[in-house]
Amino acid sequence: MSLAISAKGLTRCFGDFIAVDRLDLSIEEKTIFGFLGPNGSGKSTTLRMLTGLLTPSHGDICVLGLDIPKQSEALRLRLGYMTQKFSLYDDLSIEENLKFMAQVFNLPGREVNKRIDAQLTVYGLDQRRKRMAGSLSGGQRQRLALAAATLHEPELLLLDEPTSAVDPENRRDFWETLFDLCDQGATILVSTHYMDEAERCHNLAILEGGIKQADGSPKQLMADMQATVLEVDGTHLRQIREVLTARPEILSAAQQGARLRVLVTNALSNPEEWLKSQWPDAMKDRTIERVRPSLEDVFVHCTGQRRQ
Ligand SMILES: Nc1ncnc2c1ncn2[C@@H]1O[C@H](COP(=O)(O)OP(=O)(O)OP(=O)(O)O)[C@@H](O)[C@H]1O
Repeated sequence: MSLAISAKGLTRCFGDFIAVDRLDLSIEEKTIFGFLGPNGSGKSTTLRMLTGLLTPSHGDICVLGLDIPKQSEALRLRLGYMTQKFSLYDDLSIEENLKFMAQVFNLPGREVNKRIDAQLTVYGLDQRRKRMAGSLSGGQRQRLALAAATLHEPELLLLDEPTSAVDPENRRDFWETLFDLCDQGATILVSTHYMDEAERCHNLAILEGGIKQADGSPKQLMADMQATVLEVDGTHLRQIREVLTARPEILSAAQQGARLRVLVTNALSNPEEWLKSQWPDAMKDRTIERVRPSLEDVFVHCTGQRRQ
């Protein structure tokens, strides 16, 4: 196993506030690794430290064999970075934006047009090459941003919540492109707060309050969850939820259509019977079924969020 990124004890403080707290990371090359976490959990701050743009308060970072931030200049041309904000020029056309990026990445003159044409085709922008970037839809802007970030064929792509402004169809297409890039040999690190996106990653880390709460493959995280998931059917589920969540043994309860999804601590050996014995009237005539955990259950469990 070769690592594209490894970090040890990575920490970043802003004054007294610890935005990222002693984070260890091992990211295998040619895989898609996800950072899953709520707003403010430290995802962007971590990505910025890995690019070398932000200096850590403590810790060691090695990216593509380089010591970061010391060797960030050598990393710059091997890295593609897409930030949350659209970082291209609204008053330049699609083609002009890519030409500008070609200069930033020092692409040799004879290759520039060929490379831009190839990107315009891959990202479905060739018919619109003269359009101003400022007039593009959310999906088109995002495709242009990815075309720009990959123009120089980087070995590593860091994507900070790249799909927050696009519709589900464009998100799906975007992920297909990420898998193509990964198949071609790129390592991709992507931050998201969408569960379905996190589930597509080979491995992921769940962050909250700047601390890594868990990491592993989605499958492994679901298998390792230290809680049982039950589904309870019937009526008046909102009232039942209120009663259940008052007890510490119930980690969370969330209504999903005609069912209540309940996370119960693993400390109980027979949680179905326990529910029936604690609330004999409320549980009468209801089906209580044990189901497989989802990544959302893992997330709720790890981050201690009581989802409603
Ligand atoms: N330059 C800064 N000065 C002070 N605090 C900062 C700075 N940058 C980030 N923070 C704080 O650090 C915490 C983590 O922010 P960060 O942007 O890394 O989170 P995030 O997980 O990427 O969230 P989001 O999805 O909202 O971008 C937040 O509380 C944020 O306010």
